[in-house]
Amino acid sequence: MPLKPSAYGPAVEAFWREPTNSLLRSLDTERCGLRQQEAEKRLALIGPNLAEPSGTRSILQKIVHRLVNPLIAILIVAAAVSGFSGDLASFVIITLVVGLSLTLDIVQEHRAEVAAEALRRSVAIQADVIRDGAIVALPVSELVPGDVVELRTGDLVPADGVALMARDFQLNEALMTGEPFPAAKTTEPCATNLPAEASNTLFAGTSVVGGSGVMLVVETGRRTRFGMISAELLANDPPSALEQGVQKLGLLILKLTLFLTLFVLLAHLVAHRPAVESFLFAVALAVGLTPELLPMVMTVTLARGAQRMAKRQVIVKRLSAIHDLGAMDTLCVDKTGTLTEAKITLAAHLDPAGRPSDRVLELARLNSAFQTGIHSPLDEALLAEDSPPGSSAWTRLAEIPFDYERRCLSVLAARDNDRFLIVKGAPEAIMARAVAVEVDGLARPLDDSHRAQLVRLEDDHARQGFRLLGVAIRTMPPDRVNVTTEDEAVLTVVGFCAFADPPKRDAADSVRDLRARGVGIKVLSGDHAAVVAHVADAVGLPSGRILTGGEIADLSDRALAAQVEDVDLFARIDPEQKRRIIRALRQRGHVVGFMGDGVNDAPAIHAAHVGISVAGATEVARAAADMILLAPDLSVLGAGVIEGRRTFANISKYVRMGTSSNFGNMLSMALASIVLRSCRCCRCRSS
Ligand SMILES: Nc1ncnc2c1ncn2[C@@H]1O[C@H](COP(=O)(O)OP(=O)(O)OP(=O)(O)O)[C@@H](O)[C@H]1O
Ligand SMILES: [Mg+2]
Repeated sequence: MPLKPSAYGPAVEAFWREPTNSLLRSLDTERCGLRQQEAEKRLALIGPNLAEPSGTRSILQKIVHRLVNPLIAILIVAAAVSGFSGDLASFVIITLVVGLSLTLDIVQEHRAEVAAEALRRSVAIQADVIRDGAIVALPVSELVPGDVVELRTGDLVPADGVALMARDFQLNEALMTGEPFPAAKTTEPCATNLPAEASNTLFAGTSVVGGSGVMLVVETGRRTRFGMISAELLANDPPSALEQGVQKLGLLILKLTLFLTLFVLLAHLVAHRPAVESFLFAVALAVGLTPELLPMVMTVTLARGAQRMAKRQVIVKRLSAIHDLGAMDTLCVDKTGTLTEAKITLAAHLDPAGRPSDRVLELARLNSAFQTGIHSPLDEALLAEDSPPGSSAWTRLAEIPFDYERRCLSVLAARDNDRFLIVKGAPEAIMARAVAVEVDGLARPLDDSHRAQLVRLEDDHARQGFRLLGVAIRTMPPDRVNVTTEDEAVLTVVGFCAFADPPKRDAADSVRDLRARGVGIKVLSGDHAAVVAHVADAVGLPSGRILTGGEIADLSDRALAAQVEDVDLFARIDPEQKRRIIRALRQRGHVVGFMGDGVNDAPAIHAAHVGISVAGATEVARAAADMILLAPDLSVLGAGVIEGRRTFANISKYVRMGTSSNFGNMLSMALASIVLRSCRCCRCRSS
């Protein structure tokens, strides 16, 4: 295959087809990674591993960016006209004013950027890289082709590359392929030309949802597939509400200026004044009208806002998000970890008849202990229980990681010569895959009366706010060493685990505070409707109408947009539906915030005007967020809204004060120039 040199040189297009050893050779690296010195050399040569072009522009770019601003453009035209017409004094003065304003602006922006960058760095995503033979945690921006990186569940894949080691390695590639189910990764090179089919390839921006692996970095930065997409996305990124407002204001001032200048010019010409002098006067008026310090006022005010938020333990990754937070009128939140403490405890383990059962605990705990995927608080609650006697006789063989479509998690486990698939998950997901139920140690067919009994058991617990997980088992052939989602069928329900998850102490106060400030709250949860209603009740949200994922699946985007206004609680919704709800709200003209912590929340965080995440969230959620709360304290949201509004108020104060007084002054100057001159002429003529 012809090699296509990358910026670094040795990497190849369709690199997944290369045998691993030849790829290692062409990247001039080894399985034990690069030497630090060599990595630094490569970093200097090819630049940082950033998918988006670096947020900080060069000085020249900054100047050009400002020159295209209509407000500055007016001044430059004025300077040019003065210069050409020989009015040197005006030319020098205007050029000086523009130069001073630009310098001040750029210096202030630079300072603000340095401060914001330091804050951003404190929440930067890191990768475990092997350098000089040892594992070090480095910011992903420092990765170079040839690096060897260790990946675990919940990690974001930091660059494009191939798997050198894979252990039940499952990736969510929805970002690349739109496929919500996890894709299993192996170390074997593939013959395919299509990246989506390359089972040994890991793409930047996808996330690990199960198992672990080691990756060889082949392409970094904008040469990754994600880098190419994100450059495109960035180009098509709609301007934020603040940017739109400032653009509109600039155009309005431009129109006013044109109008006033033309008006004055015309009036002067009608009065037979010298044309050049009149024109210069009109241009001077235009200069007086422009609020030339606006760009600087905006950057500095937003940066100050970010620093004040940092004191409250909120890291602002995108400055204009502060304004969006102030403008936000709807905040959507995930339930666990945002409204609740996420300190989940196991409250009961019951057989299908509702009696305490140690077998249920033993199987559920084995499932949690053997899975290597994302450790949810539910798994942690199970692992916090003492392991029942006999657990040590089990060994782990394989697993099917949890995903939000199936809503269940399976492990293949062996005891003596027997193999079992142990499944736990949302009760509906378990029952949909079950054909039998274990009663007093005996498997019975899962008939309608048993189903009704199980549903009643779940509803009773959910109404009291307990989350329920179903537990089921299936005997597998003794030679089975691997399992797929197709094996999650003909299960036997063993029972349920009930979990308690109390609401955060300050949740009710924060919800009241936000609502008093005109911010409506909606809960978007993957949990059972009755549990969502219970938590909503506890934090003081109306728990009236609930829309479920099943119902949303049948709604078109337009029908959903018509419903989202009146519904505050959404239950059993999957990640894509979370995003659809955010989009529907945006379409209805709302400024929407979304706060969440899981892999499943990332699409919605991204889709919202203000994406908010928390310190303990998964990398994927933190990477998608505009703001990260470092303290588990919801009251900062109310404070953030005030901060956003104050920032906006400061900017509009400057604009209003600046433009209204400028406009008043210039208008009176214009009128005076016409009227006074006319009077003088009259007097001259009469004398
Ligand atoms: N580790 C797990 N093992 C088995 N089932 C799980 C696991 N984690 C979650 N589930 C099931 O999937 C459902 C949805 O997951 P989860 O509650 O995390 O979604 P969510 O949208 O983040 O909800 P929340 O609003 O509560 O944070 C859960 O109610 C539970 O039934
Ligand atoms: Mg969650």
